[in-house]
Amino acid sequence: MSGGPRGEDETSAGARATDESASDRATALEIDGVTVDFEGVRALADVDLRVAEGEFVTVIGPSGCGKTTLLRTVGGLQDPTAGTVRVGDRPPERARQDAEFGFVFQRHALLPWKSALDNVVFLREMAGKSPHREAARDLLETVGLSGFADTRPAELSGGMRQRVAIARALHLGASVLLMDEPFGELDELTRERMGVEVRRVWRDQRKTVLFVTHSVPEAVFLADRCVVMSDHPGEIAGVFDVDLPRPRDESVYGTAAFQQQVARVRTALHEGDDRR
Ligand SMILES: Nc1ncnc2c1ncn2[C@@H]1O[C@H](COP(=O)(O)OP(=O)(O)OP(=O)(O)O)[C@@H](O)[C@H]1O
Repeated sequence: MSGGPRGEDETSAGARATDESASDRATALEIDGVTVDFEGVRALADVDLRVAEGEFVTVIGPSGCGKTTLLRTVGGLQDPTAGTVRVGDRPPERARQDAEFGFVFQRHALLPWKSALDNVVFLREMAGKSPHREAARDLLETVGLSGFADTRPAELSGGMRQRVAIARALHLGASVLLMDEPFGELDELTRERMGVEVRRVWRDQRKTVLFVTHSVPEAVFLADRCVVMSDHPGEIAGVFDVDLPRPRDESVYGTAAFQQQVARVRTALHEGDDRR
């Protein structure tokens, strides 16, 4: 990552976020009694969650507990069987049409015939926005790919392709980022650096983020709040405020406060597991 990892900007959005608690802010996402059934499988059962504007919420839970289904339902890609989702004052399908969402899924869907840079600007062009190619180049640098703007996806590693997908979602300028294990293919060091970068961009751009991960340390490091889910059916087992210093950089991983928060979330995950 060129220039090395940077922490969040303490002077601007960082200071605002510490002054203003999430409960004072407008609601960005309202998930109310959402149940999703697939043939014979209840993927989500009566899920309630409110996410404030500019809040970073992580979601963790065992495989198959409905995390992806939750993200898809919020993003208007899956209809709930019961309950409602509101994105600000709109239903999710409408918010999706208005390009309010930046999606980063486990499998990036890059266009193989386009360069990394052209992939980053593509969604903006599709949404009828100006491409802002220089800003796209800056984002490629942010995700550690400054020398790869003209490279096609086939010549990039899986982790590098995923970083292009992250830059593309950030570049769209959407107000809500829905991220489904976006760092899953990255090595641990890159993962931690990307976590710092995503938090920095989030603070600069005041995004609302719903971020699914399998990694407890990642769920804690990134979050304002961490949602722990249990499975069969997928339910919210607990929601934890993450009380860690802001700005947050890699040094947080070594602190006792961080280890305590990780232990709390891990315990909640195991309690959910024991109920099975
Ligand atoms: N399109 C579908 N048709 C039928 N069943 C589905 C469909 N999508 C998901 N499911 C089922 O719903 C449940 C929740 O799946 P989901 O992918 O949301 O879980 P997850 O927590 O994201 O899993 P993982 O961590 O492994 O990615 C699972 O039992 C899954 O098999």
